[in-house]
Amino acid sequence: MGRLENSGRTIEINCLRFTYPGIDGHPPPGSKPLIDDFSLTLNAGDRCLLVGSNGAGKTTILKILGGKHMVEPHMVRLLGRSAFHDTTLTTSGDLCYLGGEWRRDVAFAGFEVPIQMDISAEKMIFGVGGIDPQRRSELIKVLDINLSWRLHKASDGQRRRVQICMGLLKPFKVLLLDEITVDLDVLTRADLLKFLRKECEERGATIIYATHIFDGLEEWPSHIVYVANGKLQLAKPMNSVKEMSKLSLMRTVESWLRKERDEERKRRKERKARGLPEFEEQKEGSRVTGDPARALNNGWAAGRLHSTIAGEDNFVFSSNRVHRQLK
Ligand SMILES: Nc1ncnc2c1ncn2[C@@H]1O[C@H](COP(=O)(O)OP(=O)(O)OP(=O)(O)O)[C@@H](O)[C@H]1O
Repeated sequence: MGRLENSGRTIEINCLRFTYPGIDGHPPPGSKPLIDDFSLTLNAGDRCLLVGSNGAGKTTILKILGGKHMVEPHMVRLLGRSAFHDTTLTTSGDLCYLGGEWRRDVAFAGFEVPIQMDISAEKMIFGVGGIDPQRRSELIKVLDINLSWRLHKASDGQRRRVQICMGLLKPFKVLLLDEITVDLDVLTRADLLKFLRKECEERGATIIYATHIFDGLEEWPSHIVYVANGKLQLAKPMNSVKEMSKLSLMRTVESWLRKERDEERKRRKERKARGLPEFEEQKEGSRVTGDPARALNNGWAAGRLHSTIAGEDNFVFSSNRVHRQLK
């Protein structure tokens, strides 16, 4: 497989701004964008690690890049095209998004198929037409798939391996990975990362990989991007990150997140001392963990409560209202 003809920019994010729609399908008036002023350019061959705390916006960014949320066409260009508007990006296999929903569905070429039925791994994998047999064999080997696995009986990790195999059958140009390796054993994860690295080095593919697991990743990324509260904090080649910090990758990211959390705690304390609600005005979709009664007392849910509230849980706040209880 040759390198991509266009060995230049593959992902261009220009001043991206995004707000999740409220229950009426529109961003609540006056709401702060969840993702704001986010710009990033990646080139063919780049392997970019996307890091940030829970709720920072990583999945949202990957879904926007994967064409799952609409933004203005100039804000996100993949291979020079708009990910949301140009559906051929996904159907051709040039753009591949592997995310969390994959536990339940196989997303292939833009279609999502439930995988609860009694079907063999072989039927799933060989059922996809127009695939290079050599690539298919390599993937089956890399992911150590037993073709006789019945998917409804397979373990989470086995099912995940089949799903990843399906997603990678077509030689993608841009791959978006949202924490898909959690179920994989160490050996499979290591072999998959090696395969993905080869895809970038030999074919000039571009990968963005959002993860909280840094085992075995020390030498994998070419770039690292750190996002906090929907804003870009840092985007650097891995070499520069190594020059900046003598710590391991995990310790480096841990130090960034610790600093972020300490600053946020300080801000909350100051707000409380000034008699303001402990949590800052909630951006549409911000996640708050804790006792909703406390949030209510702090003035958060002044409006109508849409969710059944019970004990400690996560809630999505829309301006001053709790509008959705997260599972
Ligand atoms: N469909 C939705 N509607 C409204 N808000 C949402 C929706 N999905 C996510 N959010 C909110 O957007 C924010 C960013 O979520 P996102 O899933 O992008 O974060 P993340 O960095 O991927 O987090 P994690 O590391 O926990 O996976 C969170 O505050 C979340 O509550």
